[in-house]
Amino acid sequence: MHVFGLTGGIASGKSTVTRMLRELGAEVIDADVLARQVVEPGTPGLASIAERFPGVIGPDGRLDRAKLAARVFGNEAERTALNAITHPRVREAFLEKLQFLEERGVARAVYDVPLLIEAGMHHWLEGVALVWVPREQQKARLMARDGLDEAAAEARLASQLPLDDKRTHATWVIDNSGDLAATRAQVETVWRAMLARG
Ligand SMILES: CC(C)(COP(=O)(O)OP(=O)(O)OC[C@H]1O[C@@H](n2cnc3c(N)ncnc32)[C@H](O)[C@@H]1O)[C@@H](O)C(=O)NCCC(=O)NCCS
Ligand SMILES: Nc1ncnc2c1ncn2[C@@H]1O[C@H](COP(=O)(O)OP(=O)(O)OP(=O)(O)O)[C@@H](O)[C@H]1O
Repeated sequence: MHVFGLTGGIASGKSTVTRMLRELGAEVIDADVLARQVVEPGTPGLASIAERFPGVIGPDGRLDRAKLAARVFGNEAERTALNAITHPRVREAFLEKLQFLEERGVARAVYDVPLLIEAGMHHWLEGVALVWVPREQQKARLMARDGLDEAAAEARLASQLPLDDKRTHATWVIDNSGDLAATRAQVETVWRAMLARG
């Protein structure tokens, strides 16, 4: 199985690119989805979070994501503690998903992870596509999409490596600063390159 990476930063356009890749027939595994599954009610992941971060479970027994976000974005120690709970579980869920796909004869998969380069995962993937936008545009899209004020948006951006730094680790850069048609044309080129590699 050939495994490629897809990364970017918050609100840089990974979901938009994922949608386009899926339309082209790619199998995309979304780390944000796995990160939600490992903290569903009744999971050991949620129990660990409840213990380490008292008060973040809502009355319905589900994780109050906004409360936890307020605790971890802007506080590196708290974020490291959360990552230590979630990241090994996300990795395990990813490996399970890969095995599932492999058993079904899927030849290649794309793993969409916002923190792929921060986690050093680019070293063991066959190539990494980075969805890049200028920082000001990233902040503007983030504030518009999530209804965040500037301080909250800055706290999230500061929790990740800047996209300009990530560029140096990417095999392919998808510039998502233009319109969707411009992005789609680049996604088609990258997908063809992935097909050519394996
Ligand atoms: C803190 C939480 C509850 C906030 O939830 P919320 O619904 O507001 O955001 P969501 O999960 O949709 O994430 C949105 C984006 O935030 C960024 N982000 C999320 N977690 C982190 C983190 N630990 N460090 C840096 N950036 C992060 C990513 O770019 C992600 O795409 C949630 O993000 C979480 O549980 N994070 C820990 C798991 C994790 O690291 N996920 C990222 C990929 S594995
Ligand atoms: N080329 C584009 N032109 C205009 N708006 C765009 C473009 N690409 C993405 N957007 C918008 O920017 C926002 C962020 O895009 P998207 O949700 O795809 O990012 P993401 O990287 O998946 O974010 P996250 O990881 O935070 O979920 C969305 O509101 C999306 O509709």
